[in-house]
Amino acid sequence: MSSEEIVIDVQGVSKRYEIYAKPSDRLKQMLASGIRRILPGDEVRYFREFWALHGVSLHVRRGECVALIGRNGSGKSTLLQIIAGTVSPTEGVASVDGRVAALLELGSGFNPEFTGIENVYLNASLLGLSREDVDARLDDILSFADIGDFVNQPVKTYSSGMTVRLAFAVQAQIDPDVLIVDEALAVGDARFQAKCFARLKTLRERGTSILLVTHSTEQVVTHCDRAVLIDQGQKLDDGDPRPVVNRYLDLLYGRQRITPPIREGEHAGDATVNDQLEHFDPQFGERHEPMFESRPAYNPYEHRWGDGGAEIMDFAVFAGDQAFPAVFRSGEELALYVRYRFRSGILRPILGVTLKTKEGLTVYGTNTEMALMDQAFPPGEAGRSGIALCQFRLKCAPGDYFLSVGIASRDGSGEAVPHDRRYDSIHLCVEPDTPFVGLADLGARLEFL
Ligand SMILES: Nc1ncnc2c1ncn2[C@@H]1O[C@H](COP(=O)(O)OP(=O)(O)OP(=O)(O)O)[C@@H](O)[C@H]1O
Repeated sequence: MSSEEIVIDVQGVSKRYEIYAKPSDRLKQMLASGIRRILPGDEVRYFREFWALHGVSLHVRRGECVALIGRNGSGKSTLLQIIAGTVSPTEGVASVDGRVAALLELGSGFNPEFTGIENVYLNASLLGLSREDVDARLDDILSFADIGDFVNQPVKTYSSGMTVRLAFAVQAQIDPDVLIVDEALAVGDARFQAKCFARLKTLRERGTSILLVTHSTEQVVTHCDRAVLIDQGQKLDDGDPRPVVNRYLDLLYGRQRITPPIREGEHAGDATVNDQLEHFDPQFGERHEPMFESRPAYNPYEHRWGDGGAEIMDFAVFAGDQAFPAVFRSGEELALYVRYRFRSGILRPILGVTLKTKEGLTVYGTNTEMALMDQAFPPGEAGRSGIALCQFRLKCAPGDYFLSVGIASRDGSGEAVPHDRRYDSIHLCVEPDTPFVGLADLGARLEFL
């Protein structure tokens, strides 16, 4: 078999569902269709059509790991089900070469009344394995699932995590030619996920092709050779994971990313801070209109408030000389430029920046009052504008983060007065560099003395 051999071949697949407003409409439709077969006449419809997929084509080669990504309801599961053969397409064809193992829904193929071990035999026989084959692999399957004595209990007593452990163990230990996983790994804990990805790597090395649905952009860039973006039932993109993930994030956060071309003769890291801005937008400091909302990485779901005494007008984020990179590498230096303007006189303005996880946990926050800045934030005069530059290393774990930026001051009693706070207004995606566990890279050094 050549490594270029196509094992999943999807050609022009569409799927139409019939949506009935009420159950009685389904019955009426059946009767009307029956009558029409005997007495041909005009077609009467008691349903509305919904096309979950429109003309999707996709190829997966032997040993490839491909991620299917897309927003909720975009058609990913429908496509996986068609490839796995559990749903038939309305139009087009999907063919798979070899033995297919699929983790489509929690405990698929499991009988809740049977014990874990009984289900292993049942599941494996559905996948074409003989009893002897299963006997030979049972220890590996049980040790991979690692759910102890629960294997002798009925599956209906399992937690969702235990069910997926056992289901994955069966599917992954039978050496399938094609393995299809629909978000199942999201249910397992982090250690189990890591074990699953290690197993997926071994399977790929042996030639198994993997098609994976996940909402984790880190899993896509870390483990997949390719990503396919599905939106509203259509294939929008197919290729190298990073740009496809970037396009997916654009869809999620509603903005197009623009990466300015690098000037000839320049290399990342050569640029001075002013070159960065000059390069990105020569008028960054001179514009009078707010540009914040038009920038890539802007999060339209930001939370903004303040009395309007100052305004945060614009921002730009850089890694080296790359503006608004699709993803930052963990540990990479980030430069954040913020253009602001005072609308009224503010004696001692305070500029603050906070980095939070997508769950809202603060990773780091500082402001011009807390930090010993090289330069003080000059007093705000009405009409004056300026640019602040904040640089720091993103020594945090892979994942999605949000930056908040704000300008405040203190009133006579020391209370903070927010002038313009833009919480969670900038979205950053961080991908792994040196592996570690946890939220922050503390840069441990390990020595043997
Ligand atoms: N049996 C069905 N009958 C009618 N509509 C369906 C059926 N199954 C799926 N759909 C619809 O088809 C669309 C695509 O669903 P699908 O489950 O494939 O999306 P998805 O990308 O996997 O979403 P998610 O990320 O939320 O799991 C959705 O709008 C869904 O409501």
